[in-house]
Amino acid sequence: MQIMATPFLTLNHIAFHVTNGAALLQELVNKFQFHLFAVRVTETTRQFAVKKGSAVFLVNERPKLGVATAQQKARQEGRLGLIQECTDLSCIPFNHALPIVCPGLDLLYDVCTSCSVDTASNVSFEVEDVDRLYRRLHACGCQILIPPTGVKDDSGCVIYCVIKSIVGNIYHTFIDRSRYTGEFLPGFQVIDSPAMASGLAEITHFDHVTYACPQGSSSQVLKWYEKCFGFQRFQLHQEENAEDGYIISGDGVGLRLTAMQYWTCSKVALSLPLPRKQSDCRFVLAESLPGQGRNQVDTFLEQHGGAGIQHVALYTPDIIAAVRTFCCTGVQFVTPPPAYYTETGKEEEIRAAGQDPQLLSQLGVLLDTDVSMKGEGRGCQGMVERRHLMQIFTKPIFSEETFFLELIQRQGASGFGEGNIRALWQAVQAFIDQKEREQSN
Ligand SMILES: O=C(O)Cc1cc(O)ccc1O
Ligand SMILES: [Fe+2]
Repeated sequence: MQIMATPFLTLNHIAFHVTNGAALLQELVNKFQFHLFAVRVTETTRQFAVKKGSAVFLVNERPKLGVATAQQKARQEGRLGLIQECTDLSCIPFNHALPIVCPGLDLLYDVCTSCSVDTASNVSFEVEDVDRLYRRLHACGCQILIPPTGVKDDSGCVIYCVIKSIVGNIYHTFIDRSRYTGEFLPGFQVIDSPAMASGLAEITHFDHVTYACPQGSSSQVLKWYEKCFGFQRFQLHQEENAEDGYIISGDGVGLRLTAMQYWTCSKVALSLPLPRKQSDCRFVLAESLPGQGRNQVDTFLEQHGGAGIQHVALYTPDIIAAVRTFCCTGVQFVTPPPAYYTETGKEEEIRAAGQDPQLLSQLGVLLDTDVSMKGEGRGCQGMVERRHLMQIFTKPIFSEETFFLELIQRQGASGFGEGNIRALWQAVQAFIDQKEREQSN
């Protein structure tokens, strides 16, 4: 059997499909302080690109029903591809020099999914050779939604293709941008919105993306990503088992986590281990364990209409400053169980990490410690090494109990800690249970 080369991937953006693009845009810009930098508005489609550090979200607005029909009609009449001038830009929350002129009518770099609820559904990568990857994916039996397609504007051209993953409504767009000098992608108008003062709530990159998966599906998903994109298994915790993943159960928690990561050019060229680059984002598969009652993973699957992206973790070098800022801008976070901060040894653990236990508890930020032996077996005396990890989850971003964001700050720890996973699970569960109680009253 021919061994296929691993494609070199870099994360480009994560895309949403929503009914009201302006509402999500406002949330990302006004609350999370993302910077709106590129827009594409046609008669039928609105696409907004926002960024903070290297984390880029693309907000795709689902065409309204009547508009979708107009689009079909335009296609039949051969009008698609005409230049459309767009004047209705009231959705963009800034003053800027427009009008924008957008080629074509259709959504670019993505496909309209059948998913009827708001969703984050596309993880898009930059690749070196879309055509070669396309042939490889085709040979692997992948469902190709858009074969290699070129788009150009004054700053050059890109080639992209879109494929469907085997997980729910998750798609991947692969883009070769090597012949493009513009800020984002052809077809988008780069806009000059006032740069937000990002100082206090710095986000540098996407740390990980977590998929909510049906029970028993994780190993198949992992195999698919290994086979198609050369992803590698990544160990989240020392106690993780190669077969079963990392299982956290008891005290109302019933979760199985498995993680995977992709290869970037530098890792392949120099061979691992290398420090993580800011573009290296990991993927976590979360499934519930059998035999438990209602739980957040199954609630996601129900309300989302199947598997999908449950959350995206944004990396911040200063989680305290970020949470303080985001609380003022109106971001809502789930509340950890109060007992978390009073557990035996927690206060000392927080102090040993150089943090203030009272402040962490006030803000609802969780801190875990990864303890390992350093230098053992190399002729020198073993030394205990403590690495820390701080996390917090937002409440769901849409009206369903589905997608949310996470803030994460790592101080040496590269995986996840059990204490945090339990507390995060319990915090999300308490929020869902409370909401359900309110709705049934
Ligand atoms: O953070 C993660 O990626 C995994 C995760 C998922 C979940 O539903 C609850 C807690 C948790 O840590
Ligand atoms: Fe997470």
